[in-house]
Amino acid sequence: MPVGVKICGLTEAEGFDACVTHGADWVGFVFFDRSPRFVTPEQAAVLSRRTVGGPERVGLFVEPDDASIESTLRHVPLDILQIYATDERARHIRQRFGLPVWLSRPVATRADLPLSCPVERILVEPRPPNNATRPGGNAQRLDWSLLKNWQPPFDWMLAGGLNVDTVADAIRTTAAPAVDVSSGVEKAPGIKDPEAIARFIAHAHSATAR
Ligand SMILES: O=C(O)c1ccccc1N[C@@H]1O[C@H](COP(=O)(O)O)[C@@H](O)[C@H]1O
Repeated sequence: MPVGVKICGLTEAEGFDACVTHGADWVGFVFFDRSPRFVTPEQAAVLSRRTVGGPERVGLFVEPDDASIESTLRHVPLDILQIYATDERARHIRQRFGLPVWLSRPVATRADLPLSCPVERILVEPRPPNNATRPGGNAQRLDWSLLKNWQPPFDWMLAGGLNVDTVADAIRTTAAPAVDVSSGVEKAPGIKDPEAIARFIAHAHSATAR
């Protein structure tokens, strides 16, 4: 089965269309206003309507309250909610909105690797730097060797500092079933590079996990 690919932080039509054309499995909209990739629900809806079907739409929320998710969903239909929150909040959100939830887990040491998944999928990401203004999307790479021989009995995805040149190696080293990228396929903060999106997806699909 080919590795799943999520392109996160779409803000404009060219990037969104490249994800559709080149077969991304998921596109992410960042509803966190301290990100250079922030979009309003209305902007996400306009992008999403550029195609029927295509990649599943993932909404990214950082410690959201129920009201903000609810008002976002009124504007843009989302297939998946990607959440930065506690396990308890993630379970609640899944129950409350009836959508699959992906939960971010910051990892700095092997002891940080989760043993179980309270929702549909865990996103394994590097722990953000102390001075970071956001919990992800920092182009910061995880030490992939921490994930060697880690074979969790739940769905997961590798994120953090991936790019066209590193994604195949990352998949071979970690056996990640899916990968997520934002900064690594941008030509400027918040603006995607369609050519990099095409190459990232091709390189991910060509990689054979260990
Ligand atoms: O992309 C953002 O700006 C962002 C903001 C807040 C939380 C998470 C964010 N991005 C997520 O982090 C991964 C990795 O990003 P990168 O490739 O290292 O830039 C990204 O795919 C998003 O899921």
